[in-house]
Formats: sequence, structure tokens, C-alpha cells
Amino acid sequence: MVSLNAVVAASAEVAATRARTAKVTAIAGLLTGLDAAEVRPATALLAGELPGGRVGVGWSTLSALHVEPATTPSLTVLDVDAAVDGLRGIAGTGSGRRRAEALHDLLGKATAEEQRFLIRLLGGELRQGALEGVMLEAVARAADVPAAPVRRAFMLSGRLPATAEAALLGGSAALAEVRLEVGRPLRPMLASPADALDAALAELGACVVEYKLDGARIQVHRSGEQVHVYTRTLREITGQVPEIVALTRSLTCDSAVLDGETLALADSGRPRPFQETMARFGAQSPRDEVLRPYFFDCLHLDGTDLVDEPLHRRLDALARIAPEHRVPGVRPHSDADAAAVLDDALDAGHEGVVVKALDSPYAAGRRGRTWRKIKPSHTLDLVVLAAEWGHGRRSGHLSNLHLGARDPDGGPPIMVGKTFKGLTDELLTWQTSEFPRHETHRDDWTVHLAPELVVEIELDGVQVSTRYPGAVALRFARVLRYRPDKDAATADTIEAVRAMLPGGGARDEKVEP
Ligand SMILES: Nc1ncnc2c1ncn2[C@@H]1O[C@H](COP(=O)(O)OP(=O)(O)OP(=O)(O)O)[C@@H](O)[C@H]1O
Repeated sequence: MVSLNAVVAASAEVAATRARTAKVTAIAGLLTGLDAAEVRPATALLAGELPGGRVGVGWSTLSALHVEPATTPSLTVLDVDAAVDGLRGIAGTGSGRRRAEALHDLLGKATAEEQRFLIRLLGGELRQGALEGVMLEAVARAADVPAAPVRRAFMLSGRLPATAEAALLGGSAALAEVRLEVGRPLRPMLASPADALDAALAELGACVVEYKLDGARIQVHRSGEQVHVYTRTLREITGQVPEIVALTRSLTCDSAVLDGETLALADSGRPRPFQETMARFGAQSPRDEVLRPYFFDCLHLDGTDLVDEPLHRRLDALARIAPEHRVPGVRPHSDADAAAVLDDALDAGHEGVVVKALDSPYAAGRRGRTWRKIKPSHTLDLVVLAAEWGHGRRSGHLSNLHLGARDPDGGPPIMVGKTFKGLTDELLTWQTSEFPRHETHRDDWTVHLAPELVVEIELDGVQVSTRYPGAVALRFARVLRYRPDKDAATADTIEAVRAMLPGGGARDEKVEP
């Protein structure tokens, strides 16, 4: 039986090295010796996830706990799995107290190092989507199967522990069995940046050029009368968007999985600010504006999976069931046709266009080269690492942000700059009340945060830096808006930042993962 101690040691080894191969070796080593029942919980713990999903334990409860640690390790992975299940089951009156008791009990059996691990795990601090690529490679190695089918199964199921179980217990055959399931979200395909429209057109050949709408990504699943709506990070928001649910139910099909963008339009027909769309995804939000879906892909229709079909087939399917709800776009006959779509999109207040190769399959979870985005302005989505207290007019407010880019090899975000430019009074007030909820520690000037919040930064470019650990720094950065639809695992990577260096290549990001 594998001990919690072994998982903690493997995690520490992964955190201590920047070398991807060493991380893979440490994780694969642990995965190799597991019993069948241990695969799911151990994989979850290694990825910094709670086995079985989240538990509602807040930072305040966790930081108030001071439990004498055990001197020798005794907990197994299955013990932790059972304890987390128990915590999740606590509800009703006195649940706060009972939860604290259960936590006390668990932590009392843990050594000091295990306690630190469990507290960070429960606080969500260990959750590292950035480790996914490394984890998948380790699963492939431990199961002795190629990496590609492991990655595919993960993107289609969205679940690392289940993927590890399929690979380790059933091998290639079980991985091949994993299919898109209506009602279970899959990782959305993403677009990689292109420098210019004509370059993208030349590279992709036969293509469709679509508006890049500045809304929020949605994935809509319908099975009979059942409809589920998910965000880009696969969070379910069905209850928050009744108008999208009703519209999806009215489509003439039995089952479908549709991919698209949602936003609200003002009376003028121009898009309403992105923040308003995102506010609707929150728990208690005003419902004054109507969100409309604009679909751009169909991944399943009436019992047939379309993920591996070429885009033109998927678009035909979409045209059959939702012709009035498609994102505006054309299949251009000339470069001029395509340029006209870009002009129209910008004129209408949208971000730019996405050019997509018509013969390409849907690469779930990948920043594919067959979808290229063209936007006139430079922006990066970065993780907020800390904020400094403001001076003068801003005193009493958390202001200057420390910004980090994602480490594609699963390490903590890498700091690339600071800014307080672009922060409105409203954002300053919001930061000051919100940031303490994510606080890890503070000193006189600075409040440090768990890497959870993602902010979109507009910048003029980047420069080589001797001050910052990634050797690159932002130039003239200003805050555009927060991105509650993103998390640290979907923030831009340090490679994307470096690619913006003068002569740093054609802003092409490495294809992930
Ligand atoms: N026609 C479209 N096709 C695909 N994606 C679209 C389209 N219109 C808008 N989008 C949005 O653009 C996103 C794809 O761009 P990208 O992969 O760069 O994600 P992103 O990092 O959110 O982009 P950005 O930060 O540039 O908005 C999608 O997730 C989707 O939300």
C-alpha cells in the first residue's frame, strides 16, 4: 500500500527540480507501484487535486488549525481518500464544527511535512494544472504506452485520475475506449497566434475566417431535454444561463455537443463589455442582459462523434441544427474576402478573427496550429502573485500587481513585471476586498497571493531583463481586465512572453502540451 509520505516525497522532488525529465521520472516511479484502488487517489494527490473533487474548506478554517504533528508517518493514500470523502459528506447544522473535528483527526495522524502538504492541498494551493503535461507523460511511462493516446483520453474525459486508471489498468485498449460523452465536458481546442492574416491564409489553405468574439467560451451539451453548459475551464454554469439552456432545447436534434462563445449585445448591436458577460457566470449575478450563444463548432450530433471529422463536416452539422446561432464568418475566395471579414469584425467592436483549416480535426485541449487568431493588440493573461499597498490617492488600497507567467513544466509562475497602470477606482476597491481571500502571507508593503487570479495585461512589448527570474520583463504594461474564466493553468506561458522579445520568433507559441 502506498503511503502519503511517498506521495509527499515525490511531490517535493517534482517541485525541487526544473528538469522535466526528472519530474516525469519521480512521478512515474510512484505510479508504477500502485494497487488498482490506489491509482485514482494517488494520481489526484500527485496533481495537487483533492481525490473526488473539491471540498468546501476555507482558508480561515485551515489557517486556524494548529494540530500537534505525528512523529512517524502512518497515513496511506487510501486513508486520505477516505478522510476527504468523509469531509465532503459533512453537511447540515454544526457542519463547521464537525468538519474542524474531522480535519483535526486527519492532521493529528500526519507528520509535520504531511500536514503542510494536506493543508496546501485542501486550500487548493497545490492544484497545478501546469503539471498536467508532466503527469500525462509520467502516466504513459508508468503504463508503458505511447503518450499520444494518454493525452487524447485526458482531453476527451477532462479527468486525470480516470485517465491514469484507464492507462495503468487497461493499457492501450482501455485508452482507446475513452470517447466523448455527452454530458461530460472535454477540453476546448485553443488557437495559436498568427502575425498577420495573409501569413495564416497561406499556411492553412482552404479555411474559414470567423469573427473572434470578445465574450466567454461555452461548451453546450444536450441529451434529449437535458442541457449542460460549461465554461472554458469546464466549470458547469447551467443554472446561471437559462436563456442559453432554453435556446439549446429548441434546436432540432436529440443530442449534440456545441462549442462557441457567448456575449450580450447592447441595443446598438455592439458587444457589451466582457466583464458583464463574466459577471453572469458568477453565483449571484444580475440578469438584466440576455446572453446569446454564437456557436462555431459541433463535436457530436445525434449519436455520432465528430471530434475526429474535418472541420467542414462539423460546420455542416452546425449549419443543419443551429444556422441562426453561428458565429459570423466566411470561407474566403481571396485574401481580400478574408481581409474584409477582419475589417468588419473590428468595426463591429470585436477582437479580430480566427482562421481555421477546413480539413482539420478538433484538437481537444491543444493550442492547435490549425486555428490561428489575428488580433491587432498585444495582450497577455498573467497570474497575480502579489500586490503592494498604494501611496497617495491609492493609499489603503492594494494596487501595484506582481505578475507571473506560467511555467510550462509545472513549476510556480515566473515573475515578469509589475504594474498599477490601468487600474480603475472600481478595480482598486475590488482588489482590496478580494485579495485577502487568496492571501498566503504578507509583509509591510506587500500581500502575497496563492496563484489563482488571472489578469489580462496590455503591453507594448517585452525586453531582456537581469532583474526577473525568467530573464524577460514587460514593457509599458497596463491592466485591461480580470479573467475569471481562466486559472493559473490556462495563463500564458513564459515561452509566450519570451516569444514577444524583439527577434524572438513569429510570436508562435509552443504547441501544448
Ligand atoms: N470564432 C471563434 N473561434 C474560436 N474561438 C473563438 C472565436 N471567437 C472567439 N473565440 C474565443 O477565443 C478563444 C481562443 O483564443 P485563445 O486560444 O487565444 O484563448 P484566449 O487566451 O482566451 O484568447 P485571448 O486571450 O486572445 O482572448 C476561445 O477560447 C474563444 O473563447
